[in-house]
Amino acid sequence: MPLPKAELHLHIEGTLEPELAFALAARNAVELPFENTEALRRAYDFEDLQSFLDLYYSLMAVLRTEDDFADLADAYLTRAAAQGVRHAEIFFDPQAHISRGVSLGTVVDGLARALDASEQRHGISTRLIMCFLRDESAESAMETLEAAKPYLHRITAVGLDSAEAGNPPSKFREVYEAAAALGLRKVAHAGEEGPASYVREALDVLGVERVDHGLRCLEDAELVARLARERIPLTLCPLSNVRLRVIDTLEDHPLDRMMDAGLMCTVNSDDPAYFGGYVGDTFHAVREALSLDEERLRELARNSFLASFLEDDEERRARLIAEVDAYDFTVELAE
Ligand SMILES: Nc1ncnc2[nH]cnc12
Ligand SMILES: [Zn+2]
Repeated sequence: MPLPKAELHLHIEGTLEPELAFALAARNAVELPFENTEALRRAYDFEDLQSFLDLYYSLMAVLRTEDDFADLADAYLTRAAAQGVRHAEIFFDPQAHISRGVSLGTVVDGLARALDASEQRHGISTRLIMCFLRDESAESAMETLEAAKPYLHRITAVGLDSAEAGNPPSKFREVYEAAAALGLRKVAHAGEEGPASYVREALDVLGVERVDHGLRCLEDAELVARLARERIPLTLCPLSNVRLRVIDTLEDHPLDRMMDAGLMCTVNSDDPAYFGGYVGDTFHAVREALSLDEERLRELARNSFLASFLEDDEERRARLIAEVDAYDFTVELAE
């Protein structure tokens, strides 16, 4: 039995495996610019965040109906359950679908169908986080928030993703104020490719509770001290950082040094279909590359539940943390 964990940084569109992409392409009569799944996999050799985003957005062409989104989410939950995920807070990118003529209702109702069955079917509780594309305008983000009003009962938080450099958090101040006024919680990608000052802006201008990535906070010692003091969770994605060349090799990843500095780190998969592993694979990879001991792994798993939006189910949170505390690593090692 794998170590129980929550996944807090997962783009549902980034779980689109090549086999499912081709199956959905056939179902929807969409032509893909790749001959087969191997040819598509060969394209997963990224230079940087933008080169990944180009492929990520273009493959979304196969996602057209409620069934497509339900199948996508259920495929993710099946894989996640096998890797010990017990709670998942799932990002989606509404603007990337609305701009292709797929309505927000189609996306949310499709995802919700899989998510509503998740606890029963997979033992995974879920939340949905609606992300704004930061390389689109603040007006477009505000229109998206407006369009989401009929679905707010399904959405826990707003997030901010896509091309970071040149698109600072402050661009979305009013949108985040409006989201908070609607009762939504707030997270944002910051400090992945963008500078430490974007992490500060995410905290001070947007008022986020969690920072997605946050890696480049390390360039600002005062910011690191503050993040540690205020126990602001960081949702790190080590395999993503290597694939998008933010970090040279996994052995160079600063996760262990960040934990030493008292930062509240979590480990996540980001876009697992593209980056070579789901969250359990990520735990295994960082354990090997950074020689993390069992206490460190337990801390990462505990943090994932502590940093999650499980406030409306504290009983479940406490139960899951107790499972982490009691986890017997010798069982996993014997598998
Ligand atoms: N790693 C990432 N950074 C920014 N936007 C994303 N959208 C999907 N994955 C992303
Ligand atoms: Zn991300």
